[in-house]
Amino acid sequence: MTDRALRLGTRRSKLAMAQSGHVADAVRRLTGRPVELVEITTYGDTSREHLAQIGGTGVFVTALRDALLAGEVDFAVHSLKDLPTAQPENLALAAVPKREDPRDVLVARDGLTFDRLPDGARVGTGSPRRMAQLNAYARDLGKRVETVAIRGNIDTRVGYVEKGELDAVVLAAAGLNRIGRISEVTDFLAVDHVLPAPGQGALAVECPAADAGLVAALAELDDPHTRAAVTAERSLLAALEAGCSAPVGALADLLADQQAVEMRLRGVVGTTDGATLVQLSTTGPVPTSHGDAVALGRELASEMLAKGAAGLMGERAL
Ligand SMILES: NCc1[nH]cc(CCC(=O)O)c1CC(=O)O
Repeated sequence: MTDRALRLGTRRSKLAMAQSGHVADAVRRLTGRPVELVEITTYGDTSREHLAQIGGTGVFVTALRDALLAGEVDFAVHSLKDLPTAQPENLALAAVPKREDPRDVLVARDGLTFDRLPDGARVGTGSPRRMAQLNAYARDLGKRVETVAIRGNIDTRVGYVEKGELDAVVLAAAGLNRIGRISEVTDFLAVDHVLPAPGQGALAVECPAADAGLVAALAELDDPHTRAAVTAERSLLAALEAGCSAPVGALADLLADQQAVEMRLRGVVGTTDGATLVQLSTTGPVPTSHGDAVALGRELASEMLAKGAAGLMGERAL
């Protein structure tokens, strides 16, 4: 490696810039090399269509990957939950830094929590996973909410509540935190009620697989526990043959008792109306290899498929 600045390709959104800036600082610190941000526009940033209608997984990711493969930038940072589950062979997932809060949160008018939302409240989200679980959660509380399909960046989505067009919106805690708006959260949704998207709250640092020196340097940012957890979550998603717009939630975490530390993987799939959910968990030794983490996800997927999960995933959003 030379000492020229490393070029970090990034989307222009506030969230992407915050995430890239954070990783750029860490890379400067760990490698002592200068890092410059190179802005790249992606189709997902310019399209006004609903994500689920664009249909493909990874609309935010493709342009960054094209720039990596064209040698226009040296590495890129993605929200891990936006990455398709299949990793291209010519690109290395060089680091998965320590994950922050994986939960979904509510930003509601008047400081309302989910259990205090009035019957029939209008709750904005473009995600079939969130719709399915919010509708089921409301039903458990003896009421209904009207889930309203919205999209746009975080500021746009919170704006629906600020302008009084919706009672609440649901977003990822991690995104709000990274753009400095976490104080506006009115309810952190317990993962017992709403499981996050596989990989939510984690970042993916990617570079060309052929650049072995850079792969090794970026690996300094890797957090092995986060990597094992998100690998298990994404393996579940892949084994359910679901795309990023499918109503699949998953979260792996560590469970400690007197005897040992184990990894628990929870998963959910459901119809967007929340009428039917398949929600299961499995627990096993903390994975010590990529293959072990993949196996944990596959094991839970086969249990969920045996309980009818496949029949719930034909739906395409909204
Ligand atoms: N779907 C868009 C997206 N991709 C990553 C995040 C937030 C950051 C993260 O989950 O890591 C968001 C916004 C949201 O879901 O509220």
